[in-house]
Amino acid sequence: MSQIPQFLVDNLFTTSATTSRPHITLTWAQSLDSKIAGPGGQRVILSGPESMLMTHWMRSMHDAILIGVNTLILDNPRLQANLLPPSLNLPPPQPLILDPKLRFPITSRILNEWNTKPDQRGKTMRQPWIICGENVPTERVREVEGAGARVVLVKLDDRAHIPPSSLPSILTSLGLRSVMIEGGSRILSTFLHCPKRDDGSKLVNSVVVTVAPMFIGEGIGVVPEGEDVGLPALKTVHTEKMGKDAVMICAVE
Ligand SMILES: NC(=O)c1ccc[n+]([C@@H]2O[C@H](COP(=O)([O-])OP(=O)(O)OC[C@H]3O[C@@H](n4cnc5c(N)ncnc54)[C@H](O)[C@@H]3O)[C@@H](O)[C@H]2O)c1
Ligand SMILES: Nc1nc(=O)c(N)c(NC[C@H](O)[C@H](O)[C@H](O)COP(=O)(O)O)[nH]1
Repeated sequence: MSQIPQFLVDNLFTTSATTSRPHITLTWAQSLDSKIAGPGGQRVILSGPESMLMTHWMRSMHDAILIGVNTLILDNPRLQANLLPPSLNLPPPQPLILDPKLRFPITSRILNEWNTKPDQRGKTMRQPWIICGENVPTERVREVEGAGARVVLVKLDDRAHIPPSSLPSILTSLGLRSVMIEGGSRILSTFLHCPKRDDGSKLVNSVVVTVAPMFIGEGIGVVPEGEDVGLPALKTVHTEKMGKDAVMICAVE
């Protein structure tokens, strides 16, 4: 697959085509028993080579990739589109971490690679941007910025979370027109449970799910236990078989 999958081109951004508001895609890979990771959050490779490559194409189609700080801590991901041919010179997506208390480990791979591969800056990677609460102590902000990341301070909600409804305006203020939210479970849950943006429009434009034909058993669910009520209705826009996996693109009703 040396070219962007046509079904993504045809179906991903159609759900926001008539608006200039930032496009929000929620995406994850799950087992048949609706798990996204193993016991204790252990990473499980669910996607086969074809759907993993598709995920990297999807990363390159968005201005930014967003994850929660637990996923950063547990998976230590790279958040790049490194499976795509470098000869395409595609602009790398902007990594965003939702991290209310600024727990961001300065030893993380995304920051280490940013610091140790200056020749790749802007080519395959961008500086990690960490979105945290405006009440985080200044010394801690200085420490993380001194280590090389950018810290963006925002107002938290009454649960001390970054309010999902305010993400679009945060994106706009950062010059980002689209985001692919990759998880984990808590982040997926709060975005699925929040129907509207601060301006009253629909929050999530597309949901893209890779379903792998396997069972995990004990593990981390798509949403945390007890949060599987009040989830929105989805409408299937497209289903594609990719290797052993099925990929569904849905719109939130
Ligand atoms: N299979 C997949 O596609 C996939 C993708 C990503 C992560 N994962 C798995 O998910 C697990 C981590 O999930 P998790 O739920 O523990 O953590 P998470 O990655 O969802 O991060 C949760 C943290 O994000 C912060 N946060 C900021 N704003 C928030 C908001 N509005 N709502 C909720 N939290 C907010 C809080 O500090 C919270 O503790 C890991 O095991 C990882 O392997 C799987
Ligand atoms: N599409 C997908 N299939 C999987 O089987 C799986 N486990 C994840 N999990 C997403 C999670 O965010 C991981 O942390 C990144 O997939 C790490 O990959 P990178 O180093 O960023 O390329 N995502």
